[in-house]
Amino acid sequence: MTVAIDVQGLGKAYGAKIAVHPLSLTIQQGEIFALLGVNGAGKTTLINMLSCLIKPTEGDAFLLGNSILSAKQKVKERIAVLPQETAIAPNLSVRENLRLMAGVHGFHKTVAERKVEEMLTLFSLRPVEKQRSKILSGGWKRRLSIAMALISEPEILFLDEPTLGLDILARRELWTVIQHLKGKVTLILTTHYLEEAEALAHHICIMKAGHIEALGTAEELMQRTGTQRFEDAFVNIVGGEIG
Ligand SMILES: Nc1ncnc2c1ncn2[C@@H]1O[C@H](COP(=O)(O)OP(=O)(O)OP(=O)(O)O)[C@@H](O)[C@H]1O
Repeated sequence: MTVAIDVQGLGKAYGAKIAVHPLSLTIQQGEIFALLGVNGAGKTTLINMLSCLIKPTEGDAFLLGNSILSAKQKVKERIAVLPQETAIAPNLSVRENLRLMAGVHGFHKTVAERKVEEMLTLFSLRPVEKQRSKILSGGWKRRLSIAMALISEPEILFLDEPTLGLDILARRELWTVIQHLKGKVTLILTTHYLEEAEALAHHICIMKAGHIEALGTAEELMQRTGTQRFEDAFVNIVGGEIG
């Protein structure tokens, strides 16, 4: 197995407030890694540091061997971030949005068209390809934004709460999309839905107050806490507070 992300004593403080205490972990290439925790646990801060959006105050992290401090540009070229707010142009169609994104990444017209076709197929977007994006449902929008994030062929993709606000059917459909990416791209996702982490992730990291409280497979975390259900393991680990 090859390491995709190697976090070494990475921490972030805002003055006296420590958002993330120095922590270390490794994430293997091609795995789905879930970050769980109650509100304010430090998940977004950690993701933002790894994706070079904010600067750490301690430590370093290496993404595909590149430091987020000294090789920021190289890191940025190999990752993509799906923010909670999407980057979809509302008046453009699904196809046009994909084409636009391919243009942003500087692909030549023929390559861009091939990529658009690939994404339409991979994400089963053909039924809605001509629709204006603003009239798409939340689930389709989220699916399109993942396709847009993947058009640059990133090796690491960060998904911050990818299914937030979606109904159960749309969420399940998106799970299928995410499952198809297993092994092809390293995926780091934050979520508040425990069943989502359990269903999708190889490894789950549970954070609390800026610390890693537990890290392992869902099975391991249940075994460790002597529980039968992942939800009980989570409650046991974070001490009864659910965010
Ligand atoms: N710019 C900032 N200035 C000061 N404190 C901050 C700043 N950003 C985050 N924090 C604090 O750092 C802590 C971690 O926040 P973070 O957003 O990373 O948590 P989270 O686990 O992503 O929470 P949520 O699930 O609510 O998104 C919180 O206590 C938050 O108030």
